[in-house]
Amino acid sequence: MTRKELFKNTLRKSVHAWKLINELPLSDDESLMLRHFMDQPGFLDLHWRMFVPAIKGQGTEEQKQKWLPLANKMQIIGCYAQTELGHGSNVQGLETTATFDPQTDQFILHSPTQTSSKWWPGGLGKVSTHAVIYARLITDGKDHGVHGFIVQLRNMDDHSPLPGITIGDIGVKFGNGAYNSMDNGFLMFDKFCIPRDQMLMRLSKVTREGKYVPSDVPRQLMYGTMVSVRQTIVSNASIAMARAVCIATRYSAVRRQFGSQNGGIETQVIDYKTQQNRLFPLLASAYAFRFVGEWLKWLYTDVTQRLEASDFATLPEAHACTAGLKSMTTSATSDGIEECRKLCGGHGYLWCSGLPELFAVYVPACTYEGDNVVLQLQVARFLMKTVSQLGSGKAPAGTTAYMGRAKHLLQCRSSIRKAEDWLNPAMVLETFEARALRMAVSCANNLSKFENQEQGFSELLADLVEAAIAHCQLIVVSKFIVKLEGEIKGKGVKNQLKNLCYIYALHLIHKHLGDFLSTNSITSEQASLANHQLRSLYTQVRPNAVALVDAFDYTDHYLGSVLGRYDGNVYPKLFEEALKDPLNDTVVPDGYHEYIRPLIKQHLRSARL
Ligand SMILES: CCCCCCCCCCCCCCCCCC(=O)SCCNC(=O)CCNC(=O)[C@H](O)C(C)(C)COP(=O)(O)OP(=O)(O)OC[C@H]1O[C@@H](n2cnc3c(N)ncnc32)[C@H](O)[C@@H]1OP(=O)(O)O
Ligand SMILES: Cc1cc2nc3c(=O)[nH]c(=O)nc-3n(C[C@H](O)[C@H](O)[C@H](O)COP(=O)(O)OP(=O)(O)OC[C@H]3O[C@@H](n4cnc5c(N)ncnc54)[C@H](O)[C@@H]3O)c2cc1C
Repeated sequence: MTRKELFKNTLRKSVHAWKLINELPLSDDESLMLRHFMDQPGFLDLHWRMFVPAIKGQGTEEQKQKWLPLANKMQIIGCYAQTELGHGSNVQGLETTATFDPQTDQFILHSPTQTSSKWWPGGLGKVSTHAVIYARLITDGKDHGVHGFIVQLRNMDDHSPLPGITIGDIGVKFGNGAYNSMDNGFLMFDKFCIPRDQMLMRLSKVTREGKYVPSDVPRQLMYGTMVSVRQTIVSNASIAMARAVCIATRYSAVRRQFGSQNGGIETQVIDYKTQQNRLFPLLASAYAFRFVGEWLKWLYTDVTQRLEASDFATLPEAHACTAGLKSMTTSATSDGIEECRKLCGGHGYLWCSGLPELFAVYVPACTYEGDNVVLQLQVARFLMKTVSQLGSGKAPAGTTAYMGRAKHLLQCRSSIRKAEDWLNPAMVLETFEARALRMAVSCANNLSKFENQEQGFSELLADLVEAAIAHCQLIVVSKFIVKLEGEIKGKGVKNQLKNLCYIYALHLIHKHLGDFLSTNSITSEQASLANHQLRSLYTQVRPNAVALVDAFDYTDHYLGSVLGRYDGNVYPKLFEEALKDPLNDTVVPDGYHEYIRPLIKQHLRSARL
């Protein structure tokens, strides 16, 4: 499809999905499922995941009563317009202004510079009638920082932009189809007025007289919509990783290369230890991200309930966990999808493998909802704060509770003696805790050598990110172990999940061996025992690998991959796909007479000379 056709077809699908949701009707969870099967980014994502939650989280009761019924029936379509051409990561650096005019009781929205143009919001370019806009609030000449506003963008009769608004699509993005179904847009305001009651005023307010009443709750609650979406992105990472792994595992069982004895059958590539060493940790990650996603959903629900009761104690941890896990799981999944493409050899590069499009549509997850490095630095700040409070009498809780055992974890030596010890959950956990804590404490020690803490933080950014990643990996490993301790139906299933859990943990040790050795969390002998155990786990997973991906229950239609077909009938279907290509409509291609023939003729002429 051309971009226009793709965009229009996504509109068709979205509206059809919305119709089904209402007619059947579907629950919230079922609607989410439908979104996965629709399998294309579109305006519904931003309307439901960001516009509606922003009003719910930041609007007053009156604002909710006015806007939510319209949004819930999709009589208005909204998007989330925060990022600008000049600033995305630095939300406090946004430039759009919302200046209160006491004469008219309105805010005047203005884009003072080119870099202040909104740039990127999905659904903004062509579809949305409304947006939650983030702009600097100015009253009486004073800048109160960034706040949210509900703004109508387009005429409800003919969809034209309202006077004072310039709006459009930002252009083609990475990949052929992929994210191009979405109208990520730009927007400029030229002194555009909105009534005062369209500032989202649950947190802070502007009175009729123009007095600014600051929030008596943490201002970061304004970032609540991002926290909520980051949480869902972790579960989505598992879905995308599982999809790529399903394709690569099934194909690795079909594909044979080398190893024929006396003219016999060749070796299935899944039997090569190198293939297993690349593939099985990704299979384990798909399961691990699913479990940590379930736990994160619980954490998010818990913090939401606490916030409703004005208990803000767990907000910093919820922010650190959603930011860090969003970052870690999306980076691992993007890399994992690309690895699966390579695991499928040359055929993985074909569009019909399903992997190129999956990669193209998935990879912006490393950037949207917070650049992954910027988010890990938020985790690092949280860790440095926690380390600095050790010994102050305030016991670390939740995911940093292990830091409360700092004295032990800083000096303990791993008691792994033989390869099987690596199947002991307590020993594995302690190894990850020791590594994470030692990396965090080392950063804190290095930071303390700087007179200026901010300067020290800038200097140590790379180390801080590594420490944050170590902490996030510990969370994933620990939640996998907790899952295994709970009820899992079927002994066989539990054993398989155990194998995957240890593969997940031991491959991280293998991958980040430098961290584990340099922090003395393990010795080089223990590292080689881990490798030995890993090889043995691969052997145990091998006979069940295909069943473990079948368990994701993805249909062939959803996978969209010739290589990942359930029936394994890959080669005939590759031919079928190839023959469908428009280039194969004719035997002699268009352009032959114009370019190829004259070239060949010229060659023949010079040969004759
Ligand atoms: C196979 C395919 C699968 C199909 C899947 C199908 C479904 C897919 C659906 C997906 C839908 C999603 C689509 C998403 C589209 C993208 C939307 C966007 O990008 S929208 C745009 C997204 N844009 C971004 O993400 C922008 C990223 N940037 C930011 O979030 C901020 O600028 C910042 C956090 C980096 C800094 O903020 P700043 O204000 O400078 O703050 P300071 O650093 O000075 O820290 C001060 C204090 O605040 C604290 N704190 C901070 N944040 C939070 C929080 N959230 N909460 C609580 N606390 C927080 C912090 O800890 C510190 O505490 P303390 O030390 O004082 O105790
Ligand atoms: C597909 C897609 C959809 C999007 N949808 C929306 C949407 O609906 N609404 C919306 O408002 N926005 C949206 N965005 C914008 C997105 O949220 C931002 O692009 C994202 O937050 C990153 O910000 P940035 O582009 O400013 O990156 P930058 O901050 O410019 O990042 C560039 C580089 O600088 C590095 N960097 C930046 N700051 C630091 C630092 N402090 N320390 C160390 N390194 C740093 C980053 O790691 C990165 O390598 C979307 C983006 C994409 C790609």
